[in-house]
Amino acid sequence: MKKLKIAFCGGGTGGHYYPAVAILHALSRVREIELLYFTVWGKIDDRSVDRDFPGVRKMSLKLTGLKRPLYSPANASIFFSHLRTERSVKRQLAEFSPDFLFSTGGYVSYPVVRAAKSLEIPVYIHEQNSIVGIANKRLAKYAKRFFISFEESGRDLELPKERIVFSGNPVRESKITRNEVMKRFDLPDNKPLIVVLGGSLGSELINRACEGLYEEIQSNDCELSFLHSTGDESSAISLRRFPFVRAFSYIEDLTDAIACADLVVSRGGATTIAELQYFGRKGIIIPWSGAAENHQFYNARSLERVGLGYVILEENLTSTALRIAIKEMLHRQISYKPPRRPVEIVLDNILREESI
Ligand SMILES: CC(=O)N[C@H]1[C@@H](OP(=O)(O)OP(=O)(O)OC[C@H]2O[C@@H](n3ccc(=O)[nH]c3=O)[C@H](O)[C@@H]2O)O[C@H](CO)[C@@H](O)[C@@H]1O
Repeated sequence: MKKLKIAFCGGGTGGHYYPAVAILHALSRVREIELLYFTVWGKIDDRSVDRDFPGVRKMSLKLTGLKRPLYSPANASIFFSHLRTERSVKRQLAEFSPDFLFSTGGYVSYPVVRAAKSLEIPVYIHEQNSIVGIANKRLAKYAKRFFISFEESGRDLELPKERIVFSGNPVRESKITRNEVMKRFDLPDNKPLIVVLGGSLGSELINRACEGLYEEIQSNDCELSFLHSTGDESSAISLRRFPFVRAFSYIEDLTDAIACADLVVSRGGATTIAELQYFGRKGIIIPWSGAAENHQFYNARSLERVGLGYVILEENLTSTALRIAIKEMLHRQISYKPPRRPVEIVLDNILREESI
């Protein structure tokens, strides 16, 4: 079978990068691939892509996202830097000549998708959130297929129906068992495991509320174990004083722990929500109110609708609110059927469409 040459972009945060990782891992299990990845300089995709895909050809782009409100004067220079970037991306793409470009969004996607389109390279786009982001909305017209993670997101797009595919959000597979996870983090395997995170960047608000909760819990007879990703080293060091908490500034392959957690406490980032749905795990979600068009709130509500979610708004987040939610969620019985594998839907569509 022919070796595939593919270009990818999508990053700046884990929420954009990890769906790309899930698709690429699945694709490389069935086909030999040669990969060109456009990363955001210094961000998670830029730091991780060499480790995740040895031999990748990486092009780091020095970019910033547009400021809100969009008419802010600072956006003029950002706009021109995107145009300059688009020219250099075009040279790279022309030389590499991929079979297709896949974008999982974030501001890096704007110059990359436009450059690909101008070279008539087939473009595929994936949107993780329930509300389609501004870059993806503008780029949608260039996409041969536009994959969405929530059925209702199709309403935001002015595209013929056949170009919109409801796939769900591709999730990285978990590679180890619960016992191995408990061993890896030196946690007792006879207590419920609660995983705490604040998206890929951490959340000070969640860290503070959890610290209050940990203080209230009697450390000696605590019947729970917590694995906490804080987003910064000093919070992690401070939380390590609690014997029932394992705290780290960042945890690679967190899906291994999410897949076997009894409960997850998190922001409403689309990719964490997708991981909870995929593995059928319950979550207490505190949506970040600063997210564009409040999309984290709508992501969180979708988890609540299938019975897996308990939403606490930022203004109501206290250690007491958390304690009540944890008690309720640990006891909640749910019958839930995980969705069909999103990654397969994405790959089936592309491979069929490109006949490759
Ligand atoms: C601040 C910001 O721009 N947030 C956006 C970003 O979310 P952000 O990247 O913050 O959060 P998401 O929940 O979407 O994704 C986080 C990902 O990081 C992983 N993880 C996290 C912590 C850790 O220690 N290890 C680890 O592997 C999680 O398992 C998950 O795969 O992209 C999402 C998807 O477009 C959006 O919904 C969010 O609004």
